[in-house]
Amino acid sequence: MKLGFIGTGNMAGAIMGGIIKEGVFKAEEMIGSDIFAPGREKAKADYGIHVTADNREVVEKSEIIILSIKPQFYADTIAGIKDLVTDDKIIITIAPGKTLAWLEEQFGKKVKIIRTMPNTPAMVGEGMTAACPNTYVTEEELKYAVSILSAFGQVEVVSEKLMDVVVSVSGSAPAYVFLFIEAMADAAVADGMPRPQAYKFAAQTVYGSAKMVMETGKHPGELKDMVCSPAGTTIEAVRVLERNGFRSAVIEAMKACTEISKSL
Ligand SMILES: NC(=O)C1=CN([C@@H]2O[C@H](COP(=O)(O)OP(=O)(O)OC[C@H]3O[C@@H](n4cnc5c(N)ncnc54)[C@H](O)[C@@H]3O)[C@@H](O)[C@H]2O)C=CC1
Ligand SMILES: O=C(O)[C@@H]1CCC=N1
Repeated sequence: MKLGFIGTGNMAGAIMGGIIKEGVFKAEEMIGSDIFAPGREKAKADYGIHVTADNREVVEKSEIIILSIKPQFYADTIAGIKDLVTDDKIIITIAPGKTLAWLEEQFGKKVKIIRTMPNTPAMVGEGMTAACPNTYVTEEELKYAVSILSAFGQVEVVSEKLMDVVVSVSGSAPAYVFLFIEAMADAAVADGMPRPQAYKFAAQTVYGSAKMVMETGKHPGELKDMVCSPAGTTIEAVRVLERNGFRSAVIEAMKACTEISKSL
């Protein structure tokens, strides 16, 4: 197997979906284990990968193993597989807060580890992933891993000290964007638009605005100013958002997110 997953929940599913959609690996080249039978059966039904209840089987059979379980289960799970992790395998972690130093200590031997933080837009090939290798990973191996991660979105290799910030600015961030889209749609519904149409208008607007930031290279403030006609509708909306502490709410929420990541 090329790729193994320990834990076949939401994030693993998003990665499997992106990898299959982009044709990086075939479903037959992937295997996943999950202690929860309906969880692994869902992965099999949705993506057609091999599944097992045995984490050790995944490690034995895979070149690269993604630890896609909650951070709280990392220590016990690593203890249960570490004797099978030989130095030709690469471990990819996706848990917030679990540092390379901590991970190396859990394995207690020379193991190639790439600490990453992906996000669920991976499912549609638009993920944002940060990656940070330990010293045992060669340049070539990092390139290979990045090429796999790139299949489902953008990847940046970052210094480990930025990994907690990455959690708040991309790992967890789809949740706040979805809240924003939902709130925009609720307002449109309140003003008479049918709900499915409201989601389309709100989501396409967020998508298009993000694309403008990415493609024009202009400062977001300048792009905002381009929408605000003098004495117009938009500046009124901006005034009310600012009065309600919109920016501050986002900043405070993200700082809280970063702190939790550090504490894990
Ligand atoms: N959901 C997201 O948007 C993102 C999640 N992550 C990280 O991905 C990891 C997984 O998160 P989710 O997919 O959201 O959680 P999840 O709860 O959807 O999936 C975790 C899966 O692991 C299984 N599991 C638990 N203990 C196990 C064990 N000992 N052996 C095998 N399987 C076991 C569970 O049954 C479950 O299916 C976490 O570390 C999370 O922080 C990272 C970035 C984004
Ligand atoms: O909520 C969480 O803890 C995970 C990490 C990033 C996104 N979801």
